[in-house]
Amino acid sequence: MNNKEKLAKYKEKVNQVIQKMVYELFKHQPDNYVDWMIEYLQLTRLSKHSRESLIVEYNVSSDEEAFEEIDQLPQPSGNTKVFRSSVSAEVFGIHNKKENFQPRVIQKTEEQKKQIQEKLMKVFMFQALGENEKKIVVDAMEEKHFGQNEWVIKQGDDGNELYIVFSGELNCYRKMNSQDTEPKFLKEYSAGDMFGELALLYNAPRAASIQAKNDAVLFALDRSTFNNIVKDATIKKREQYEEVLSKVELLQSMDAYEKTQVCDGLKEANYSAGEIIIKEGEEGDKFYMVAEGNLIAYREVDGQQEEVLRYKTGDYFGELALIHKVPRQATVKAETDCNLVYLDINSFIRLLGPVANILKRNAEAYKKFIKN
Ligand SMILES: Nc1ncnc2c1ncn2[C@@H]1O[C@@H]2COP(=O)(O)O[C@H]2[C@H]1O
Repeated sequence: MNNKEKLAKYKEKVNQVIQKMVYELFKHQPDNYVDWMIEYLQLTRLSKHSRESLIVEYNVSSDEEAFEEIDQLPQPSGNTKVFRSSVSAEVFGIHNKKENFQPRVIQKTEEQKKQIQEKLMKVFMFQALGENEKKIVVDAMEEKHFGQNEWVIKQGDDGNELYIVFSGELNCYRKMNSQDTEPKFLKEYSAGDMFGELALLYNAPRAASIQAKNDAVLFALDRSTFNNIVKDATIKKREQYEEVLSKVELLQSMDAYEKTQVCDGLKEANYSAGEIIIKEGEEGDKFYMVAEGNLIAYREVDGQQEEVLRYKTGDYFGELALIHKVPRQATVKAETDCNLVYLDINSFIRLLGPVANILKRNAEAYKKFIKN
């Protein structure tokens, strides 16, 4: 490569970085933009997640689209506050420093601790914690009460806590883009649900608003404990499975947030070529997606194995038994070494609600396989 070509290559690379930085700069509109840019460049390693939160915020699906939207963004004014982050410190990780971590301990009765622990174990993020880590999290939780119609979280605000619902119901609303005057209702939360994690995970402003429908009791976990105990593992898991899920066509109608919830609930299983994953006639309690590999489904017909389907990367199987509450309708065997991810039945029901109709419609296609 001659010098001219080298220069062109560098220009191209630098332009990409600068374009992204200018977009972020426009979004955050810091007072001291030089300091902000220095910090941005130092921390571009974190930018995957910053960009992810940006995508959630503007509801666009890729960086390219985000850049196209620059022209359409509202001009800076007071009323854009909802869609702006407050200060660069919040965005670029100053809150994430791990040194000198002193977990807070909020006094509780043994009964309270037990109740928090029970709820905690329903939240995917906390399920893999060791006993000691669980104890730290339970100790750090603070009970908070909200009256009917009271706002727990307001979209656009800074956030320093996530919440687990102990009792009561809450509604989640979100302005999908900056032009919206009215927020859209997204979902209801009840006992055992968790919300408010995004601001802590991605150091972003609150992405939605949450209001108590009736009197609600919540347990709040502070940013520092979250950062030290749960954050890294959660980000790693989301990063690891994001790509796998992007290949599963079934999930493409889910929004970005719903997919992150699926990531949190996934478990991984590896099989060698020839191994059986599910057996015809057995009870089913898992739904599988193929991260990598090829598999064959076959049925026993008059003592002979009859091939019914083949699966490859991005395909899924195991849903029939869960949807129709029938025994496994076929045996599925790994044809090559396989890397699978799966949801257990409870997670399947909880998380795949948004694609239930697609699952059912697709399942119709092989209704002929279902006995009885
Ligand atoms: N579609 C969604 N996009 C963003 N946040 C959502 C969505 N649905 C639920 N939420 C929750 O609403 C919370 C608002 O505060 P956070 O942004 O900290 O975390 C957010 C999520 O826990």
